Amino acid sequence: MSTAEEQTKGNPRNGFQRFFTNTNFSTDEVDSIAELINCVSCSSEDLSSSAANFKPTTLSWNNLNVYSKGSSGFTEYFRKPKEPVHIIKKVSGQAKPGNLLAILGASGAGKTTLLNVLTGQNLNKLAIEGQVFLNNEPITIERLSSCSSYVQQDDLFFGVLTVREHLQFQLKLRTTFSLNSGQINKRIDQILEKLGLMKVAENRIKCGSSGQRLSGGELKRLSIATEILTDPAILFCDEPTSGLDSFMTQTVVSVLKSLANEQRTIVCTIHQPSSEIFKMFDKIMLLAEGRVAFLGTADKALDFFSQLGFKCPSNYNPSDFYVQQLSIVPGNKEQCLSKVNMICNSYEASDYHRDLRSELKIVSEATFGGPVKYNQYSKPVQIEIFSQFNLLTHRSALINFRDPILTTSRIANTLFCTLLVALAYWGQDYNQEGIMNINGAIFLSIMSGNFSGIYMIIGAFCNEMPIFLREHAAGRYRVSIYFIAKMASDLPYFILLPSATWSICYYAIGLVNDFDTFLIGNAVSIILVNAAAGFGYFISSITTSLTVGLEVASPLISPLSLLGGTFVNNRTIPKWINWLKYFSWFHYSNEILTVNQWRDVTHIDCDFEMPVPRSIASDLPDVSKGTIPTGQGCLVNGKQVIASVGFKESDLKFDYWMLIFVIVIFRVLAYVALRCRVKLQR
Ligand SMILES: Nc1ncnc2c1ncn2[C@@H]1O[C@H](COP(=O)(O)OP(=O)(O)OP(=O)(O)O)[C@@H](O)[C@H]1O
Repeated sequence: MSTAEEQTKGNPRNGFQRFFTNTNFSTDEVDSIAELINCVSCSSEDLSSSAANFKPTTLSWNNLNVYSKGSSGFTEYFRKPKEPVHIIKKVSGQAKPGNLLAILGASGAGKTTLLNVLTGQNLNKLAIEGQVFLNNEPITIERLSSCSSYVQQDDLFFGVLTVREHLQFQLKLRTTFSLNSGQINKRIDQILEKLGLMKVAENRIKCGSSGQRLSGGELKRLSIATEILTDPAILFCDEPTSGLDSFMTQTVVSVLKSLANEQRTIVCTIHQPSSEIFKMFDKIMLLAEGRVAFLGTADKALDFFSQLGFKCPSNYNPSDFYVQQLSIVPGNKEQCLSKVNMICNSYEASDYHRDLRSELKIVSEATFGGPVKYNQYSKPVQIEIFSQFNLLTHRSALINFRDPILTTSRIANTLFCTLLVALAYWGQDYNQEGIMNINGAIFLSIMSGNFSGIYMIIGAFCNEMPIFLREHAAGRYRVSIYFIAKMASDLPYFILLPSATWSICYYAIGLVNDFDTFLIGNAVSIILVNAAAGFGYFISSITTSLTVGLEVASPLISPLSLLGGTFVNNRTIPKWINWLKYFSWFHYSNEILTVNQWRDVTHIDCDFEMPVPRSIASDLPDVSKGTIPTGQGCLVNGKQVIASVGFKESDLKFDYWMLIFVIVIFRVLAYVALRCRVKLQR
């Protein structure tokens, strides 16, 4: 009986196996079913009990070859075709339950690429050959995600959540059965206790305003806590100690070691571990130029290198020694490459490799084998979509509410702009000066609503994009549900804020005193800000960072606002740019609000002499001494005002439809862009 089988014997999951072996299922099918239901269907009692509830799992990989894909498709017409790079070369290995396996090597040796292949992440630019097995079963994304978790290098969190809230969200998102709050908190307490995070459980992860935040080591332990919430049998960690001091590094590796001692399989890549840390690894895998230079225990590595004539001095850090031996030193490339090849060839001819190959042979002969197939399998098991929606909306709403940039500044910005408009245009009279002022006030309120809508979305959405991409890559939820939840949690702001703005401005400026006019203006303000928000979603979805988002948005908004009907009179827009106004939601909302304001105004005072430019004065019959006399040449009713700015009442229906269209189209485009992004990243 293999070690893994022995360890499995005492495991509660064996109940499933006994059940299935009493039916007509084959042993392999039973194993595979047990694996699939490994963490997905373990009962709520299992998960909240302190005992580990996973089936110990051996991860094996055989003859892996990984190539970068050469340039293809559209780009190849413009660029010189790139030759595929052979990144990982015939790499085989095994990680067993109870072992902490560290993958070491110089920069560029292929550590991250190997980890990506084993975790099924970021594979879109790679072509993979070879086999990967989980307990003698060829790997699939479903099987892998049901029994493993991946602690990535960057610790990405929503800083305004507390440690407990973050873990509660992640646990609910990852368990398909329902847990009551007592069970959730019990499970979280166990994990916090295990990782020494109990004292920061109620702290916010990072709170900008108070300066409170978790330390680097606590953040890394929180990342590990997040990934072991559902008791995975395999834990992958990419550079778990990068950026940490030696004490923090020791703490984090001790945590990994204790997880391995619970019969988990731990695989990590690591840079320059100290001698103390190095001793904690059960096995090391040395990579050089995409090949395996050694796989086995640290003691055996010393023997192996000594036999080749590379003896590690006793006062030397062994990991530094190996990395040095396997590095390609600039200026001495040929010699270093031949040394690396000699070491890798010697390893391939050694008993260490022969033993590994015979174990892998048993694995591959026991199964139907085949190349690594990540993409053709369905997605990992997820919780049902309504629960996804509830959780994501709740988290987003909490973040919106707590984040001072999202709430305080949203409200303060809106209030400031509103007060500015209200005070600057206070109590307008219906005379010739008032026409210009009222039209200006309407357009200014449109502009401020737009900018706050667009920049608030870009600011928030771009910042949370990396978290979304990571959570989606791990198969936690659907893009559509995430996006709908995001919009739903933003919606209250995009109803209340424009509504408040319009109400204040309406009464302060003294717009037409009619309830219908007020309501229509209010509705249009809300629609307008939502159209602008749609544009913000779209820009955030196509750009890679907040800075790029802001850089892209500004030049696109300028021409659209220019054609809104206030900066350039609608009747005098040059033909070559006139078509652009059909994309301008500024134009549609300005036309509706202007018509809404003026159409029922029957009298506008005209009590001054209107100056006329000298160039046209001689052509006008009523001009005397350069002016049109009082009461003539004025706009005397609302319909004339509407006509003077080039708007038409008959266009209103079209304007409403176009505003709705803008709201929908930018959201659809944003959704498509998000889907493309997650596809590209896969
Ligand atoms: N998609 C790709 N296309 C071309 N070359 C690639 C691609 N991905 C990785 N490489 C190359 O493969 C080699 C291994 O990269 P990898 O990131 O796996 O190394 P690493 O050992 O993790 O390095 P580091 O420790 O510096 O992170 C590098 O030379 C890298 O430039």
